[in-house]
Amino acid sequence: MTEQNEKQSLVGEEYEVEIGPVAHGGHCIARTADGRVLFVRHALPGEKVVARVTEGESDSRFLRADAITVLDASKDRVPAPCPYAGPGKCGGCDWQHAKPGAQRRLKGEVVAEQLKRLAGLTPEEAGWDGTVMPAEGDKLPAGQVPQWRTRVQFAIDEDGNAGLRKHRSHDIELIDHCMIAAPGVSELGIEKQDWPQMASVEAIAASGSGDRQVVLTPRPGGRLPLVELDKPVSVLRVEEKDGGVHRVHGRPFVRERADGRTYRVGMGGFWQVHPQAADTLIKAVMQGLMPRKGEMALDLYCGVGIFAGALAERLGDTGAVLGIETTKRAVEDARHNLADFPRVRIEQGKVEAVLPKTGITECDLVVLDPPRAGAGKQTVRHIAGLSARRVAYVACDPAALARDLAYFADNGYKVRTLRVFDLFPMTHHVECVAILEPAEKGA
Ligand SMILES: C[S@@+](CC[C@H](N)C(=O)[O-])C[C@H]1O[C@@H](n2cnc3c(N)ncnc32)[C@H](O)[C@@H]1O
Repeated sequence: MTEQNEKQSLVGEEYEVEIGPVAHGGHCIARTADGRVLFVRHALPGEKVVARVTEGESDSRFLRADAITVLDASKDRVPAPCPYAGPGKCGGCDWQHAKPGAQRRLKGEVVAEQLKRLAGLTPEEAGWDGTVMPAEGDKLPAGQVPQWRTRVQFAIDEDGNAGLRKHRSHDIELIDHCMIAAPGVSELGIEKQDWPQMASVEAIAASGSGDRQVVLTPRPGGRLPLVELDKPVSVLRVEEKDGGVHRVHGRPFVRERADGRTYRVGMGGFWQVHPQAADTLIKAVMQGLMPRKGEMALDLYCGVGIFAGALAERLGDTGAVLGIETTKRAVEDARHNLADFPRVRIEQGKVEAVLPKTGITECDLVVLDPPRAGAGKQTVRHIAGLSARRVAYVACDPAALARDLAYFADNGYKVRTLRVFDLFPMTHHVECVAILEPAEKGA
């Protein structure tokens, strides 16, 4: 018998287990009687469930599983309001089965665990009271599902039907409505139409302006459909060869609002998905940095320029802001959006390559808002070398944040405050804003 034959798939095996703590990624940890670790979705800490294996082999110490039967339910459990949520169904929402308060508590536990394990920090040491706050002004009557997704990427099956991807799968859960989609997205009715020859259709409903956009990605060789939408909507197409985005009709951008300004976001550029996210984060960053007139600031990974704009507003005519962003289109948008600030400059390129070449050796304030991977050791070292009096780190991945906070500590910066926001209700995702300052003030 070959080694390969000895290894068997455990998919479909069932284990009765007690559910332990929540882990980074939205699943909970459980242990089987034979000493394996299960990462269980659709469960809550303290429950007893039957978990069915979804990934893993006979020689794996770690297996993925779904709770298919709840034997002893947590008091935090509710029936999932969405008919497409549950084992083997849509992969979009992890925690439809948890009360909103419990979702935030679980997110807080994950942040606390990552801080401890990767940065050696307790919540007190990070200046965090342990709470996870909803987005600014996000007040919902109990029992209602928040309709927060202003951008939804629908996957299209071979027959042209729209749905959402299943968890860790290319398979599609066909849907006729996404409960967490913003009203402007639902109004486009993407799920109700046929999309022959398309691979995916993204629907965007800008929250500040009412602009609507549909981004079509055809299958290889697929022709564009006639888009029949009874709303004024711009349509973009993603090029098969190079992933470039082209205008089909309407404006090649949507207009968003943040901190009282209008921002143009073109051709698939980054914008926070929750309608209150940009304002929530700007407020937390500005409260943490307390910019003063005449200061010099950096906005790293600046996208279309929201923090650069908010800083420029507060630093006045004698202040200056340098933004760095890798995506050419976002750089064009940032330059357009901030054209009324003569002392704002936006450089195009990767932060790790551009920042060392700027010749900047000192600045007063830094905002960094990197993608999920975080900034990394070299970039953190470079930022710490600029002797900023405060640094604001905006993070969508608490593990990457904690790793980078440890690098900041190695380079003489300590966390002064941490705030944690639930900008992605019903999912395990969470957003953090850490404010750092030199460990020895004046050093
Ligand atoms: C989380 S978004 C933040 C954008 C902006 N701060 C906002 O909130 O709208 C991260 C941005 O970093 C850009 N990016 C990713 N890797 C980068 C890198 N190595 N250097 C510079 N920008 C990068 C992405 O294109 C994206 O616009």
